[in-house]
Amino acid sequence: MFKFPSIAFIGGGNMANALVSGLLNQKCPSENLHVIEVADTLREQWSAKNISTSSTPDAGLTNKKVWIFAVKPQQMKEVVLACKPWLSSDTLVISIAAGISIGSLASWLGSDESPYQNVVRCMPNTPALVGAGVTGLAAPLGLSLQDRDTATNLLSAVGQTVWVEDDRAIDAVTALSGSGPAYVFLFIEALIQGGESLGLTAQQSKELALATLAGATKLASNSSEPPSTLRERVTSKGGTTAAALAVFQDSKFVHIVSEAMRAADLRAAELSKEFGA
Ligand SMILES: NC(=O)C1=CN([C@@H]2O[C@H](COP(=O)(O)OP(=O)(O)OC[C@H]3O[C@@H](n4cnc5c(N)ncnc54)[C@H](OP(=O)(O)O)[C@@H]3O)[C@@H](O)[C@H]2O)C=CC1
Ligand SMILES: O=C(O)[C@@H]1CCC=N1
Repeated sequence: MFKFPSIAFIGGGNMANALVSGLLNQKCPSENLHVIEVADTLREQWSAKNISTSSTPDAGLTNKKVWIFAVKPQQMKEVVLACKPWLSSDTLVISIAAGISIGSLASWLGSDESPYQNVVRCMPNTPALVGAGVTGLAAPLGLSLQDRDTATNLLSAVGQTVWVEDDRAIDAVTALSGSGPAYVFLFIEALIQGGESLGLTAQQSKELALATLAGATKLASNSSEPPSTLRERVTSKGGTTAAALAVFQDSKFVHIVSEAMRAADLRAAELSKEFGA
């Protein structure tokens, strides 16, 4: 069985909250966890959950085997450099920051000549809060198998994990599953509004919309057939679905989704340039 290491979270906001909830659900002892967070109100919330917390890194944290950086990309360099004195040469560093490359992390934690190797860059998503997240992970070639397994086990506490080759692939993961929940929520909002405009109540619309998404997702997951076949099966000739899909097609729905993802991917690359090494 996986033995949970001692972990320091740097940044105790939304995503740290999701990850810690998942770890606790998987029976990670709360004594193994520590959260460094600047905001007083958030630190109070962590204390209320029996998680030790502090506002800055200090010598008391040198025994933490894994450090998970969960601050905004804009804050990463400063925060990583502030934590560096307290890391050991074998500390596993995991970053969830959008756009911050493995190369940046490795050179901040080591040097340009001797980049730090025990780094995992990953991209979880907010359904982690309910144990239904998915996380893409990437690492330098020098990462040990043991550290790779540790990262997989930790992120598995909040959902599925998918290893990808490199930074560019993590930017693509960010554009798909990292930001993806927001696209889905927007679609849910649109379905609810559409239902209301056709005379359903808000409650009826919400129930129908959520059950439709959950049902269609389950069907697509359990089916050996591609989503396109499942779509065709809903679409009776000359029927209601065909009428609706024609509107989607006229409005270039697939193109819009693809362009939106391209914008997210591009933004990740910009963040890398703006806030990376
Ligand atoms: N939200 C999402 O869906 C996802 C986010 N991410 C990534 O996760 C990271 C965190 O995102 P999220 O949790 O949403 O952000 P939040 O803003 O909710 O959390 C970050 C927290 O870190 C605090 N902080 C800032 N500086 C420090 C510091 N020096 N030491 C300790 N704490 C500090 C922030 O305080 P303050 O606000 O006062 O600065 C804030 O409370 C980002 O890099 C994002 O790209 C990854 C996947 C999904
Ligand atoms: O919007 C963002 O930048 C972060 C990364 C993925 C989801 N939220």
